[in-house]
Amino acid sequence: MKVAVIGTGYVGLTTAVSLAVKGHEVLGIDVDAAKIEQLSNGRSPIYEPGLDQVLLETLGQGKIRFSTNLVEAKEAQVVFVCVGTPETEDGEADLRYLHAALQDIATLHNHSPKERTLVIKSTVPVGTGDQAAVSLRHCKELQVVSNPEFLREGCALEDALNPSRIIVGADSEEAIAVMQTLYSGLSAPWVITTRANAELIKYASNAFLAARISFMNELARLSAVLGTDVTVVSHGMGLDSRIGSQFLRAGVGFGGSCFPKDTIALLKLANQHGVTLSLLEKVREVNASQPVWFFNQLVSKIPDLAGKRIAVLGLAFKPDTDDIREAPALRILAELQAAGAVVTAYDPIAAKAVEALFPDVEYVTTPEAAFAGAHAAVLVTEWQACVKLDWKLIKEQMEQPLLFDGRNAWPHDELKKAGFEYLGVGKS
Ligand SMILES: NC(=O)c1ccc[n+]([C@@H]2O[C@H](COP(=O)([O-])OP(=O)(O)OC[C@H]3O[C@@H](n4cnc5c(N)ncnc54)[C@H](O)[C@@H]3O)[C@@H](O)[C@H]2O)c1
Ligand SMILES: O=c1ccn([C@@H]2O[C@H](COP(=O)(O)OP(=O)(O)O[C@H]3O[C@H](CO)[C@@H](O)[C@H](O)[C@H]3O)[C@@H](O)[C@H]2O)c(=O)[nH]1
Repeated sequence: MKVAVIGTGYVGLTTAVSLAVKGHEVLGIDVDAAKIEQLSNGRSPIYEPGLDQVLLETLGQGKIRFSTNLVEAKEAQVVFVCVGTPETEDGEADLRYLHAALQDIATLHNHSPKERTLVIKSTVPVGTGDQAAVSLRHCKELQVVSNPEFLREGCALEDALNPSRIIVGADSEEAIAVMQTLYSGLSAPWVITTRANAELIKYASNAFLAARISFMNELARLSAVLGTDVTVVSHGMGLDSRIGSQFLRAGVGFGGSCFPKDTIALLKLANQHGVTLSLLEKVREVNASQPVWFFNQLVSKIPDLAGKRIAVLGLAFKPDTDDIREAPALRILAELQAAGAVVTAYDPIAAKAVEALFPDVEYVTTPEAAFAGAHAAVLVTEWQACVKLDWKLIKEQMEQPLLFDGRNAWPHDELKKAGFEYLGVGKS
């Protein structure tokens, strides 16, 4: 099919490339001309494993191209909207990019009318798809579908090509048939429902996953006091198939461009309808205090951090991404700086973006270099490069062999045997 994708960020670019892999003819659209030029030259503006190679392949096959001008999409049978829906100052979803994209689609459709399906993939509040259908009702032959995305950064391409489920909110058989043709190469369970249900499935999924993490983070705080090991506890819990083992890892809190903004957007949406989601409020509260709780663990061992050299390993909000949106590392760096620590940080990909926010931190190009002369080291993001280390060499290099494992990812037993003092999150 001929497909246009508006917005070539983490979701849009991944969607565009994976549709091209499945044989569709794809046009990626973005308002950012520099991004479009880079993409047209076969370079991905974001770091996402495997994406560069597939982008080059599909460009080479003539399956994908990029432009700043949606008018070039006049042949498109399907137009995806994948623009950002960030948080407004009030915490609601900011729909201004979505509205601009809808306006562009209306213009395109008026100039080049044809049977066309508009697919909203951006995460949007319940009711947005229905409102779009009403505001675009003058565009005859245009169907509006809600098709939320569940990919994770760091494995976006893999997730897009092997989705856990395909959720389609639509109100016509024709639109459902278009989606079935579009995704015919994908094997996943389908849920065909209303647009509103589809929109709520997206927010509810993220909120539920965030709740599991906050639950485990509070349990880790309890474990720290009881002397129990939260990683063993979560393993034991996860073996119950009713619970499952995923998203039970305690850590320094969830970050990224989705859980933080989607949980507040859901709270705001509920409030607007007179409903208080008190559990979700707590989930966010626990998450906001988790990096501070972790930092206080460090302070309990080094009460005066002024002038102390602290190594920070990992800065991105999770491994295998360059994304630092709402990364817990930013909060930890701020606390360390306020306490007067001398910070040396390492991240394989995200250091440059963090440097713009924290220019006084020293950024090094190998993980080992971060440990040199350190009074303590802190693991914030469990990149393989930050976890698989030569601990013998590191012990020799550190001023004091004190480790704070914010992801319970360093080899606890080995480190203790080697003479390190180790403190994890609910694990000591
Ligand atoms: N990042 C994720 O892992 C993820 C996963 C699932 C869903 N989502 C949702 O998908 C949406 C996009 O997220 P993202 O992380 O890809 O955002 P992003 O910020 O990486 O990308 C958005 C892109 O849209 C472009 N854009 C903005 N307005 C435009 C317009 N009018 N016309 C054309 N391009 C325009 C921007 O220049 C940018 O390149 C959000 O609603 C998000 O909540 C994100
Ligand atoms: O057990 C866990 C799992 C995750 N995290 C943290 O939670 C955050 C989010 O991680 P993850 O969900 O893997 O990354 P995202 O790319 O933000 O993906 C989430 O948000 C996307 C955007 O909505 C959805 O599409 C995905 O399904 C959903 O997993 C990160 O800071 C992780 O470190 C934990 O602390 N403990």
